[in-house]
Amino acid sequence: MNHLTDVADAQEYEALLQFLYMAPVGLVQLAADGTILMLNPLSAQLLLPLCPDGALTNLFDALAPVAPDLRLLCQDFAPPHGQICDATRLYLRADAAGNGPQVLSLNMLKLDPARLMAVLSDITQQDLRERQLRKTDAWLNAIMTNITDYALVGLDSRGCIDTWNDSIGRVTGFSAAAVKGQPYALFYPDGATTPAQQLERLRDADQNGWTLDEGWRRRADGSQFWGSSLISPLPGRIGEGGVEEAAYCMIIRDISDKRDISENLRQATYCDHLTGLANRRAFFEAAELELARRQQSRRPLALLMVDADHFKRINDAHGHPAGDAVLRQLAATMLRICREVDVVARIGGEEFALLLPGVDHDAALAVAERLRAEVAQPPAAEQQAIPYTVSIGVAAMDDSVAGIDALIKQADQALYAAKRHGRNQVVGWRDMERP
Ligand SMILES: Nc1nc2c(ncn2[C@@H]2O[C@H](COP(=O)(O)OP(=O)(O)OP(=O)(O)O)[C@@H](O)[C@H]2O)c(=O)[nH]1
Repeated sequence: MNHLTDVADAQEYEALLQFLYMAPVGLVQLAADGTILMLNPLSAQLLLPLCPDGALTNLFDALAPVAPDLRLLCQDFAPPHGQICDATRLYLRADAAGNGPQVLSLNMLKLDPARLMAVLSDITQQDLRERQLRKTDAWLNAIMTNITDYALVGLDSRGCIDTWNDSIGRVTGFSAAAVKGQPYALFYPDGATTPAQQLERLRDADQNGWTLDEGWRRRADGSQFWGSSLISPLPGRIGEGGVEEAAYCMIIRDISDKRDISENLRQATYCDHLTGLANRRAFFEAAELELARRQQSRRPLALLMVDADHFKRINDAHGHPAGDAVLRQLAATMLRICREVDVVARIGGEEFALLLPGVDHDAALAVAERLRAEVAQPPAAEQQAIPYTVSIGVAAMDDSVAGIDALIKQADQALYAAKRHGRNQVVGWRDMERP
């Protein structure tokens, strides 16, 4: 019987040794005075930097340089057993090359009045990450409290503002109560962006890691500044019902200065000098961008080609400068009728193109008709000396249209039909008679 008990004890002891050997933490069993009774290989490895001569007989002595109070702490621990300390950090001296463990976590347990157990783990990397995070936090805090031209905005998965900080107040003048829960379009002038575009930008940020746009931004008092808005996704977080929700960080920057410098260059590259509208190049770049967006969202897109009627006669009758004034006035009328998101461009002498995102063929016909009517019979405030009319061709993007050139061709055909049928009218490519 005794023999059997001995065998069981031996097996249990063997299992304990196995466990000590395999344990992913350093385990040291010691007497109440610190004498080491048993330790596993990992603890020997972790404690090595503290015992350059390799002598490891007393844990309190070994840890004295980094935990001078440990001996006292253990001696003063009155209960017969229990936890003496939990996750105490021990900062070891790293060797010159910075190799080996540099930060240990120590848990000290009292097993009984005569025996203690130390549990050691190498938390060098964790400590490093925590210090980096604290540093980043300090940087961010410094940035957020000192910058005057950046607003840092937290957005939820729908693009609504869910955090407010001082920088938002400083840059935009909005209070927390005014912004929380509002779509981020709050910072854009009325009509400068649509809900569909806002969602598209979030998807863009999801796919590409970030998305950036420049344009007019709005302050709480209604004044505007030229700003850039960068949106980038934040790591997922758990929302209601345990569902992972997307969230975004938006950085609005007041770049009025930068705009002043680059505006001349931009004007020269993208603006039509006579009317101030987008030029041909700007139109094609914007159109390609809109087509790429449409590929993702399948939202409608319409094009109006607008041409002044018998414009040569105006030039001939009133002179070239008067003709120029008519073109400028036509540009102003188009801008008045269009939304901020529309692209209004002069793509030829007296030929203009209007790209209307989110607008289908029927709605585009209505916009075109309104423009035609306002040119033919301007409101009293817009009356001008030389009466004139325009013809307009309308086309809308669908899956049968190969690209922007094909769309322009359709709108052009509709425009020529309008000219053929007597001018001062609107023709939609979808409705026109084709051979
Ligand atoms: N004043 C002015 N005229 C321009 C400008 N660019 C082109 N034109 C004139 O626009 C006129 C266009 O004439 P046409 O292409 O024959 O067309 P139209 O007289 O408008 O006749 P329809 O388009 O058939 O109704 C020409 O006389 C050009 O000189 C410009 O920047 N300023």
